[in-house]
Amino acid sequence: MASLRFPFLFSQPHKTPSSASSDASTRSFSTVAVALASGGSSLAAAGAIIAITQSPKNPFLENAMNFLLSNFSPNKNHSSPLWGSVSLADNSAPVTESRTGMAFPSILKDTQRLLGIGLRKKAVFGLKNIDVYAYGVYADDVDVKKCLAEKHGRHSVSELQQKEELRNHLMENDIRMTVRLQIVYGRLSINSVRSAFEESVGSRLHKFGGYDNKELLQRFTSQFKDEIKLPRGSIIELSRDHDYILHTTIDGKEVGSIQSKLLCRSILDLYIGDESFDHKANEDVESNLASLLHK
Ligand SMILES: CCCCCCCCCCCC(=O)O
Repeated sequence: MASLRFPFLFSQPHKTPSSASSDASTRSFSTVAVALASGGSSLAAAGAIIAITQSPKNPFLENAMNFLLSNFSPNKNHSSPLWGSVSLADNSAPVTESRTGMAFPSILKDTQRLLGIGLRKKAVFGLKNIDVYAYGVYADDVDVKKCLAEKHGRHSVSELQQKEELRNHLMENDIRMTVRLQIVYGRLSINSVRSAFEESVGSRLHKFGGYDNKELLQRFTSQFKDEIKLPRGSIIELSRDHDYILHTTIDGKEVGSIQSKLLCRSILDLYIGDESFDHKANEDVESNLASLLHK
């Protein structure tokens, strides 16, 4: 059963809520508590839904909703949060990307911890924005502490949470990391993946390398061979190992590895750089890194 102690937080608001909104959430939560006390679990869940709809960004209510759904729903085997962007329930419960329903393990490769989740959207023919994939950003606990604690460890958690510098150091240093892409769009062709990477990684190679990196880009994109199929739910992992080796894995099978600090930096920039695909992932990573450094 999911615990209510949350060591990691996802997308908590930076500002302290005003007293008016705190009052509103206290009132809303009482609705849930009363319903629960009267023994009606579906009534409680309904109350929580109404309360959250009225204060959709309130993390307290989100946690309450997840608690109710995981403890009082007919299927008590839910292991992941079901509502909104919430914190990790404990060190092993998966975390769900709320807009797509994609669940991410909270630990990868035994030592890499989930720090943030984002969503990659893309406009098709300049019109409709489609959800292409959800992504999770992971970093190795020990490497993070070793590389970042000396410089940032003396700052308090609240000071650190404002620091985008922390995120930049994560990308720059020799810290093992993984970006896990979980495909949402069911009609993705490998051609479109190759050309999207050409465009997005190409622009970052240019930004950080400042010279023509066609050969490096070609080595990376050629890993995505024509015969690869990517139905909804497929998983692409881009993992930076020590000495800046980038391993690319599709559905658990390694399709190539390339040693390049520039390539690793460029890939990470897509997901947690200043102009990342989803700024929510940046915020998650900043606040969870800050907590990790103070554990
Ligand atoms: C019709 C949808 C086309 C979208 C293709 C994106 C495929 C994934 C590419 C990964 C790199 C990126 O997100 O830029």
